Amino acid sequence: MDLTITDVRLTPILVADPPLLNTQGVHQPYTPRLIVEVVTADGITGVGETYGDTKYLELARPFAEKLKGRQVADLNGLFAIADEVSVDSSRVRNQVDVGGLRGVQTADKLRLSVVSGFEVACLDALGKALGLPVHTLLGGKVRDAVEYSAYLFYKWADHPEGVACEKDDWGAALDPAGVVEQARLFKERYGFTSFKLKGGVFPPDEEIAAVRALAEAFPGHPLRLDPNGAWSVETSLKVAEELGDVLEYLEDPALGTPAMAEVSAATGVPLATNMCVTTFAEIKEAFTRDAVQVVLSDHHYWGGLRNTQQLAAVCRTFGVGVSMHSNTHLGISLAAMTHVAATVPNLHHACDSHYPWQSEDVLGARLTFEGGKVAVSDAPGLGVELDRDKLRFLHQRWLDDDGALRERDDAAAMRVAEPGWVTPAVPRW
Ligand SMILES: O=C([O-])C(=O)C[C@H](O)[C@@H](O)C(=O)[O-]
Ligand SMILES: [Mg+2]
Repeated sequence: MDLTITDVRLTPILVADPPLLNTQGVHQPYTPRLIVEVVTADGITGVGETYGDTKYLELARPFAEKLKGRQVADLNGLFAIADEVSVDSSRVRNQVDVGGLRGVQTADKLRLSVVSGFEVACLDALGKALGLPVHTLLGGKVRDAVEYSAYLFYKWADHPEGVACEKDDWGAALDPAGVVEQARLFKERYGFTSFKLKGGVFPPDEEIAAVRALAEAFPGHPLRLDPNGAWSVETSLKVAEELGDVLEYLEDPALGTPAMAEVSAATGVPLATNMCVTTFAEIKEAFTRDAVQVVLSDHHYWGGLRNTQQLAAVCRTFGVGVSMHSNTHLGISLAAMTHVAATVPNLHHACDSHYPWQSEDVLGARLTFEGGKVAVSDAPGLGVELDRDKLRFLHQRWLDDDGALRERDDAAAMRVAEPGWVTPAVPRW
């Protein structure tokens, strides 16, 4: 068996995304992703997926060159290669990731976001070569299915008029009744039993009313609200007080570890984050100040599946919960998330996934949710098949784009509907 990497293919794509609202603005009609393929001397291809904005592509290209001739099993070597790729200082000067939705932007985090796509592709190829599923390569599954939560968003029925887009059949959700209706559809279509509402869009009282409506419609089901740091400490505490009896956790109510620590000290409602702890360097302060009770990992920017396991181990050590964050992603990433989640013993909260919002994919057969869960595949590698026609189609869309959609920018997408829109100052409420 020759596990030497002889070829690496990088395919940037644009995938359809519905008009989902968040505190920064609205999702673009198409969003960038990067599909990674590594090919071994024996002709085995492994696939991976990660963020696809230019700042990632410009690191992925030199990284891919350095990979050729190396062994697909040399996963630790990926981090050493990443350190050799230089990051333009303009990418990280006073920068936050996606306006802060994904926390800080550091050179290391950018590199890790690229490493993760390659790590998953290498694990897929290695698994296929050895006839073993990725979860076995990660030490073995401790569960046969991974639970996900319904990721509810306030949304418009359509993207603004005149904007090229794909239609979706979810309808609008702009008030409590709309949110409950969307939750019903999620339950009906996928069987989800826990619900997360993306908040920070409307004044807190409206979002409190929406969560109350969810609690009435789905009594006893775990609920979460995530305003992406849009609230002051005072507002966060008011929401915690009003929704404490129905929330599983409150996600990033206020921005930054000091504010989260203040909220945490004054409420019994657990706080989760994918904003103030998104790198290993941020763990010490947040954990010693008891600022968060649940860390939402994202294997893309934490540096892959094995780093996610390491994060889970650190969380376990400190008695902090762990679960998974999600951005717009396709089936390769859902498969990767499912494999690693299957190996984490201390995963006690349903993971987030945007996948139901993605009508397009690069896989031949989409992954499915049964009763809100994705079955853990025992097929070699990730257990997914790339569909080259679909990949070509989505890549062509990326090629045809004039560059406007190649960077995720929710505020710019909002300006199409509201020309004066600027990202609101924080705290917004
Ligand atoms: O849990 C989160 O904060 C996210 O998933 C961040 C995302 O960027 C979300 O806000 C979105 O897609 O609008
Ligand atoms: Mg969040």
